[in-house]
Amino acid sequence: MQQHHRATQPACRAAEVASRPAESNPDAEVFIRRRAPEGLPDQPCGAMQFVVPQSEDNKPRNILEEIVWWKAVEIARMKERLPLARLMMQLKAAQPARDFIGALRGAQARIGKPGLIAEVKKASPSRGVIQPNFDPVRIAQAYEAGGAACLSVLTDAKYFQGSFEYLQQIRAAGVGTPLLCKEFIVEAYQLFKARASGADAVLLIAAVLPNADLAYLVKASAKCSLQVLVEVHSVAELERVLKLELDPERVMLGINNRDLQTFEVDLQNNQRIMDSSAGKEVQKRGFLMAGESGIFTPEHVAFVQQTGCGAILVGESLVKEGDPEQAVKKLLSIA
Ligand SMILES: O=C(O)c1ccccc1NCC(=O)[C@H](O)[C@H](O)COP(=O)(O)O
Repeated sequence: MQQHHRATQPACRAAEVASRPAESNPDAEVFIRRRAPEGLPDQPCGAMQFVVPQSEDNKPRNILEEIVWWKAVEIARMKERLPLARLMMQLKAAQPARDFIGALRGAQARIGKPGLIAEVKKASPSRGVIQPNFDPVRIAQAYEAGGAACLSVLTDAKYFQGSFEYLQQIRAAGVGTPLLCKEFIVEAYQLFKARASGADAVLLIAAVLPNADLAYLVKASAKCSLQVLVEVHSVAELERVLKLELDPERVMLGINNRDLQTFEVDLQNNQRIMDSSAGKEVQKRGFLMAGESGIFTPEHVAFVQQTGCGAILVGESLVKEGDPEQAVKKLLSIA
């Protein structure tokens, strides 16, 4: 049976604006559409499953859209397993959050190099499986022993083979460095899940979230004691984010040098953004800036540092090494 279907979820105006194709919508703040405009192709109905025919426009245009569209399904399933009321009880019982931004600033002051956020990452859409012998706790302990100031833990299951349980396991094993929940956050439920699992900070991606949503999620993060890393990939995104009243004590900014739509990595992007007037404004306002993705060598670290970044976020080059502790020391040139 064929059936026409429209998205039934109510959407705030910002999300509606964002879901229209950017080329016909000059107001759009983000190019990424948050949901399939005509709804999902698979419509479950009891034991049966109906497949709704799709127009080209109803398919994800890139991996970031694909990931974000899948989040709607994933979050709905999470809520079935753990309703919000129960999650809020877990949240109340969570250990106090640690100072993620403070730890990075402290490390930068101590070692004279950008504070390192080392990423616990098994796989990625661009690289496939990066570390087949993946033990999140062992890797986290090694990163900490090597001198990482903070850790980033991928929690996305489908595209990165991550898990919220890794946050819990790393915390339970006594790792002391603050933890970033590396997730594609589109709803407050995910923030609560991150905090209840032991995260101290969350990632919010400007390419996915228009300013109204960013403002709301930053506020909701503060309510549950989470600090925030707002990630941009372009000068335009940074200019937009700067229109928000963000507190540099609770929010840091990151420049992702990987284009999440094409996977292309370009460290020059870091320089371009930091050299722009928005980049200079960010530094004037006292935000801690992180350079992210494609950092493999001490020379890359030095390059990102001279652009004005006080932190770096590094995954692949550390996690693929058999000895992640040595890999951290080598990257930071610690004897
Ligand atoms: O890494 C990917 O393939 C990817 C694809 C789509 C969305 C996000 C993606 N990565 C997230 C990241 O930005 C990186 O995990 C992080 O910056 C570390 O990058 P790297 O050091 O290059 O592993």
